[in-house]
Amino acid sequence: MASATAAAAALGRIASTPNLQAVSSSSTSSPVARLAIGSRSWSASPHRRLRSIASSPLLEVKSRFGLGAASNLFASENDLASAVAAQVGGANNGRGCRGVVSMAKRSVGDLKESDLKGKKVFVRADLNVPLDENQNITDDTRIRAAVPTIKYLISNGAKVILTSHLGRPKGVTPKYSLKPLVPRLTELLGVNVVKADDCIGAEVEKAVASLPNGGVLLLENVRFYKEEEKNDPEFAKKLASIADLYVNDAFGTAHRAHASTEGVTKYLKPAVAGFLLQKELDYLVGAVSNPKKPFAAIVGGSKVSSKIGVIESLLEKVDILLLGGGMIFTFYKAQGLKVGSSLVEDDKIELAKTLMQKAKEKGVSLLLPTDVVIADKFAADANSKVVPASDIPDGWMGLDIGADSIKTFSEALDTTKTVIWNGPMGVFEFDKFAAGTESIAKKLAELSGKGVITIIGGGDSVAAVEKVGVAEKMSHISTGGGASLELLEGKTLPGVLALDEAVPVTV
Ligand SMILES: Nc1ncnc2c1ncn2[C@@H]1O[C@H](COP(=O)(O)OP(=O)(O)OP(=O)(O)O)[C@@H](O)[C@H]1O
Ligand SMILES: O=C(O)[C@H](O)COP(=O)(O)O
Repeated sequence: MASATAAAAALGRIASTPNLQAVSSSSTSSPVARLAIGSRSWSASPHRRLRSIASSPLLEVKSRFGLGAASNLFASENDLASAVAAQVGGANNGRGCRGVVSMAKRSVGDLKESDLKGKKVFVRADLNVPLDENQNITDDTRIRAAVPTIKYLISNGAKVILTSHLGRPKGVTPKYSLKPLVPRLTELLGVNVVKADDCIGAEVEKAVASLPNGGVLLLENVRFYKEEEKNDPEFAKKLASIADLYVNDAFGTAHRAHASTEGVTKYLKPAVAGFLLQKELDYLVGAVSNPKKPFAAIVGGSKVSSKIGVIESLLEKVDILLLGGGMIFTFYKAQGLKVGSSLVEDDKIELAKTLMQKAKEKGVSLLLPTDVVIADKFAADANSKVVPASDIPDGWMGLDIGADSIKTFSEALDTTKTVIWNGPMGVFEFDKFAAGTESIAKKLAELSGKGVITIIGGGDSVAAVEKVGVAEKMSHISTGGGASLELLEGKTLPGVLALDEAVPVTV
């Protein structure tokens, strides 16, 4: 939770940055960052230069990182810079200022009181938080992360119509109602959040009509309508009909082309990015595309198959790749080692070989754990012991990386300036097999304190970092699971592409 507070504070500062879209007209020989930006977002550009690169999915932008208090982003040409770069000098979160890059999307920070006062703003957030069996929120990170944008809007006199999904309901499902979120939202925002029982229709229209300036209306789970996930244009039109403009701050859902993330942008203008969305892009696209080197990635989790895209994409960028989690056994088997009853994807053995070969060709130092903690069953109370990776007996399964591997990984990480982590090193849900994951979390916290940029890519690694209590030390903790993976794979996110382009400002 402390991490979310820090993030919120940082975002709050971004919110108060007077000119988020200011760009430098200087040129520099700094390294080149590659921002994945789809052609669609460029097609309406007034700049001839931009139109000429519209067909390229990748746009090169020169940038530099971590250069102290006034880290800037410089583009190779002034007109290009005007459209794609953002200087976010106020984004110092107290752990050392980091240079950040924004996709060329218009920001909510561009909208001033004159644009917002009395306006009905449709805000899509990702409030998909975990609830226990008693409907208590067990992790409010995503709610906290949505606060800076909403606060900015209400402090500028807007009427906020807040929308989200929760879970994957099939039709109206009471346990997926957004109602349990109201008290926490009210507390965090400091205004009385009103809840509607639907997300479209007469009742919602009435609630919107009685919303005061600075008021917040939370709509019911937008996925109670199947039309949401189908991106049904009529449904999107209905959602849009109650508002004047659109803010997308739902980074966690930006990889979904749904009615409330993509469809509504066709009917609401301006359609701009919220502060959370921007910050996620700044780190996951900016810092990863143009890292301070040496740059290391730690990839874990259960399966190779779910991380192929990420590993392939990161192999193009990193100097060091550390692998852990259940996927390592497929790599061991590819090397001809015995893996006992460990998790293996036999159909990915050839792929593992290819990835190891590719790492070699690219000069990437790919490190696999040299020892593993094995168990006689997949259970919290299993018998366990540590063995060399080459010596896993039959009937035993590897559930964590061993102490030697932790040491080797830590030493490799000591040489880095940027680290991105996605996926746990072992079955950290069982205490007996949590040491690898927790040691990596602590190591990254220590490195953050020494100025290394540390980015945690969402999902279980975030849970591990929270569990160890070091979340607030990290440079960036993503609120997106699937969305952060897709970004790391170099994919473009439909929820981002659909937003208005940044308005060029030359300084
Ligand atoms: N050696 C192992 N054997 C089996 N399962 C493992 C092993 N190591 C880690 N896991 C499991 O992998 C799971 C996480 O894998 P996953 O691929 O979902 O990672 P993630 O990317 O962090 O999660 P998400 O997809 O939610 O972002 C954890 O539940 C963990 O218990
Ligand atoms: O939790 C998430 O990753 C997001 O809220 C998206 O949810 P989804 O995978 O159900 O679309």
